[in-house]
Amino acid sequence: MSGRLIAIVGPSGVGKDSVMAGIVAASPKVGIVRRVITRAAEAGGEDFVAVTPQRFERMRTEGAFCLTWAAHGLLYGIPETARDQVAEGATLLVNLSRGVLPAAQKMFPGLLVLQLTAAPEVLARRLALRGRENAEEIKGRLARAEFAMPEGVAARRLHNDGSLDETVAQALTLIHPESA
Ligand SMILES: Nc1ncnc2c1ncn2[C@@H]1O[C@H](COP(=O)(O)OP(=O)(O)O)[C@@H](O)[C@H]1O
Ligand SMILES: O=P(O)(O)OC[C@H]1O[C@H](OP(=O)(O)OP(=O)(O)O)[C@H](O)[C@@H]1O
Repeated sequence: MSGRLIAIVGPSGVGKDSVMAGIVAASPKVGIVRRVITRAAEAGGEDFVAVTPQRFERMRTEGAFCLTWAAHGLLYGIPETARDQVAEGATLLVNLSRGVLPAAQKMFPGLLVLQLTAAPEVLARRLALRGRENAEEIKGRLARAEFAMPEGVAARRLHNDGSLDETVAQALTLIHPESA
């Protein structure tokens, strides 16, 4: 039985990692794809595999990734094993760049895209509170917030300006329509 990949997308600080954690807390059978990132291991936040740019390129050459992209001065890779897990029936959440959605749609038939949105001032406040990036990095992330969704991607929009619990509840309804 084939499973499903659920992509969570949206600007930095909108709440992607928080919403994914909320979904998994309510639906323990749903997993989260652990991304490979050229970010310092001690950066905190999401659970990810920290690699050097050299290691990343070697992994890419060896075919370790099914999707890769560059953003915020970092390289990101989705392990090829995610494809195997979905093919074997797993339901997985993944934090993706909006830019790779067309490729992801081709690679993962039945991909569900949840697009989180929030007002710019809310993003700025949350990034400052999160404290993972410095002021310069936050400026760069906010400048990328309006990145357009690629043509031909059908996404379900969820506003995460209000309570996180409310957004997670809406996401669960979209993921499990039968239990709504
Ligand atoms: N609905 C919400 N209300 C208040 N704070 C939130 C909400 N959603 C997320 N946050 C907070 O905003 C910050 C950014 O959230 P995060 O999940 O890291 O976003 P992203 O992964 O999209 O960058 C975190 O400190 C998180 O706790
Ligand atoms: O192409 P975009 O849709 O603008 O996305 C660019 C990158 O921004 C996010 O990064 P990351 O999760 O590292 O940062 P965040 O937690 O601050 O969103 C997202 O996961 C992508 O990797």
